Amino acid sequence: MNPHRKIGDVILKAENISLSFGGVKALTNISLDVREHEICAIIGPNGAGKSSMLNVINGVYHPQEGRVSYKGHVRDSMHAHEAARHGIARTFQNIALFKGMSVLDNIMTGRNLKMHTNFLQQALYWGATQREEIRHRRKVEEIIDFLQIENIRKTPVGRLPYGLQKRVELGRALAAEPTLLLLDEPMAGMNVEEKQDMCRFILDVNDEFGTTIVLIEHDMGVVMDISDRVIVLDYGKKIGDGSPEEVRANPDVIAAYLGTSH
Ligand SMILES: Nc1ncnc2c1ncn2[C@@H]1O[C@H](COP(=O)(O)OP(=O)(O)OP(=O)(O)O)[C@@H](O)[C@H]1O
Repeated sequence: MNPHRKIGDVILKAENISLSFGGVKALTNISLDVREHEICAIIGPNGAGKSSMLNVINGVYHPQEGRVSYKGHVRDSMHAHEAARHGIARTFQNIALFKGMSVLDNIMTGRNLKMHTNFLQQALYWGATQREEIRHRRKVEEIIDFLQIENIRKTPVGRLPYGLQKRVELGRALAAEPTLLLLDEPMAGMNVEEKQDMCRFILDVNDEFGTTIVLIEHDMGVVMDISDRVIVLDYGKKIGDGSPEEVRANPDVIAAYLGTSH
C-alpha cells in the first residue's frame, strides 16, 4: 500500500441505526464512521446485517431509527438515485449487468447520471450532444484501460467468465466517478488469481482516484490485507471496529466470527 496515502476527515457517519423487517431486527443501534480515502471492510457471519448496512448507506433501506450524514449533511431519508447523484456508487452481491450488452455499453450505463442532455436537447442541439457523447466515451475508455479489459470491450458480458464480469461491474460503478464506492462481496466465487487481480484493482482505485471504499467480504485474508479498518457485525449488532490487528485480537470477534468455520 502507498505509504503516502492520507486518510482524511469523516465523510460518512451513521448514528444509532436500527432497522427491522417485520419481526426481524436486521440492525440494532449501529454507529460507524467512514473516513475520506480509507478502505473500510464490514465483516460478520451470514445474516449479520452487512448488506442491510450497505443498503442503509446508499438509501435503499430507510432505518426506523438513527440517521446518516454524508459529507456533513444529515439525511433523514435519501433515495438511491440521490445517493448516486451525490457520488455514492455500488456493486452487488449477485452481478447486476446487462448480459446481452457489450462490456463497453455496460460500463457506459454507469455514465447515465452524468449525462446532461435530454431527448429534446438531443434533437435540437446535435453538435452539443455529440460532444457530450465523445466525452463520456473517452471516460469509459479510460476505465477500460485502467481495468485492463481492452481485449473484451466489444464482448457481450454474458459470455465472460465470472471473475471478469465482476471486474466489468466494478468498471460500471467507476464510470459514475464516485467519491464513495460500496462493494458487496467483490470477490465472492472467484479463484485465487481472480481475487488477487480484484484486490489490486481495489487498491489502485483507492490510491489513484482517492476513492473511499466500503466493502463487504468473507475472505478474511483479503479483508486483513487491504483494509485500513474493519467493522464487525454479529446478529445486527456491532461487536468490533478497529485496525485489522485490533479486530484480529478482539475476543468477541474471535468468538463470534473468526472462531467459526465460516
Ligand atoms: N428485504 C428483507 N426482508 C426481510 N428480511 C430481510 C431483508 N433483508 C435482510 N433481511 C434479514 O435481515 C437480516 C440481515 O440480513 P443481511 O442480508 O443484511 O445480512 P448479511 O450479513 O449481509 O448476510 P450474508 O452474509 O448472508 O449476505 C437477516 O436475518 C435477513 O434475513
